[in-house]
Amino acid sequence: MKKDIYVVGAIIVEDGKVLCAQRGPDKSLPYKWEFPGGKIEKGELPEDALKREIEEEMNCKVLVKEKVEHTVYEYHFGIVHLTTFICDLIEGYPVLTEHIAIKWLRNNELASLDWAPADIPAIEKLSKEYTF
Ligand SMILES: Nc1nc2c([nH]c(=O)n2[C@H]2C[C@H](O)[C@@H](COP(=O)(O)OP(=O)(O)OP(=O)(O)O)O2)c(=O)[nH]1
Repeated sequence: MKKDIYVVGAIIVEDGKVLCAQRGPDKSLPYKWEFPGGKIEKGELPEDALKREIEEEMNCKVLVKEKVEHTVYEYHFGIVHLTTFICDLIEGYPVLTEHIAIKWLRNNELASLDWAPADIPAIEKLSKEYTF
């Protein structure tokens, strides 16, 4: 049985652009693009996990707003249950710590990156249904 991994991702929108982050070479899914975030801890609400992860990883604070997409994707290392939320920056500005690159893209540019497979449904939804 593969392990279930519950993950939250932040779609941080600022000035009509979305923050995209690139995973490093030594991680699972090397060099793939993702939304900053991480694993939900036991007993934690998804929104609280997301605020915590963004503070740890990007050194800034976000307001978690509406849910965009929930995807279940089976990787070789486990089954990722990814939930993404629109977020506003409320304190500080995202900085590179764990990722090797970040980009701010308009939603019609998002599909140009090589995203982690679990993120594709969210990317499609953002491109089709959202205007920032
Ligand atoms: N943070 C984040 N993780 C994602 C996204 N899409 C996606 O498939 N994932 C996967 C990558 C990881 O396997 C898992 C998130 O765990 P994590 O953020 O703690 O990743 P990590 O590399 O530090 O952990 P690990 O896999 O090395 O144990 O979910 C996404 O958009 N954001």
